[in-house]
Amino acid sequence: RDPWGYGNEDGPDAWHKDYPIAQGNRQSPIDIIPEEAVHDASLSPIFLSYDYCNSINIYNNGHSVIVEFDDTDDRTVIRGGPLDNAYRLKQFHFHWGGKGNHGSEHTVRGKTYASELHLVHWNAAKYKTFGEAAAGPDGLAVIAIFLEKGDEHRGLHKITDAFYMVKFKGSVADFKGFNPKILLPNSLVYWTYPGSLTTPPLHESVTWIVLKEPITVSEKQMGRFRMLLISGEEEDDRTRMENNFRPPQPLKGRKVRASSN
Ligand SMILES: COc1ccc(CNS(=O)(=O)c2ccc(S(N)(=O)=O)s2)cc1
Ligand SMILES: [Zn+2]
Repeated sequence: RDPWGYGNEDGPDAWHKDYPIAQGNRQSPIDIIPEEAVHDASLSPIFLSYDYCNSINIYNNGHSVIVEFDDTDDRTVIRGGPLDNAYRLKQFHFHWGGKGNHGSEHTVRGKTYASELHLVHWNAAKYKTFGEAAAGPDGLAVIAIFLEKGDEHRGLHKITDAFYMVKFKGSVADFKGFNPKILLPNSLVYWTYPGSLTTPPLHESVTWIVLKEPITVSEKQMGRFRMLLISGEEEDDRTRMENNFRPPQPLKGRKVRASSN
């Protein structure tokens, strides 16, 4: 398969050539219009059981920077909300822009944020492996958290301080003991809708849970994201990793539901 990316030739508008599902009926991200979201009182709060959470490593796959977790048991799960059972945390990663306040994938009435954090969970109660879950209609649940430009976020420091170890595509480093609970905003009020992975293979397997309240990130911290490269160490070019976001996709009649707490 042709390598995909976010450039002019290999970017989101070209992905459908290798991944026809890109033009499917439940693609992500979307523009969320709060007034049109259906307020569903039956939507329970989401519960994050992240207490025994332990990160393993941090790596640069040339598209984003990813922190991976041990998902061999149910120690780190989310449940409740739109989910029928517990989903295990597999990894989290980010999408961000260049200068300014664009860079998020989901938008709210057209408003973009400087970055968006995705906490990727899979339905281990129903699927044997992550790969199988990623291809199933109810296989994944991703919590999206907006990062708004503002004061620096103390919880993010540990992550941005580790970026020098994974500057190049394909680099990986130990990153143990990080608990993403410290990246959560005060409120877990959310929007939820059925969607897809926002990068190839674009599987339509994601129940999206988008938190309404953003966390803040400073310009200095965003600068650390933009020192990451999409190029490998052995390559001559040094291309910065930035603007790694897919634009909003057609809603195609989907309902976005809003939680009350
Ligand atoms: C079976 O082969 C596979 C299965 C799954 C993947 C994608 N990898 S992944 O699931 O971590 C994600 C990609 C994009 C994500 S986003 N931005 O929507 O949160 S999550 C690759 C190969
Ligand atoms: Zn993502």
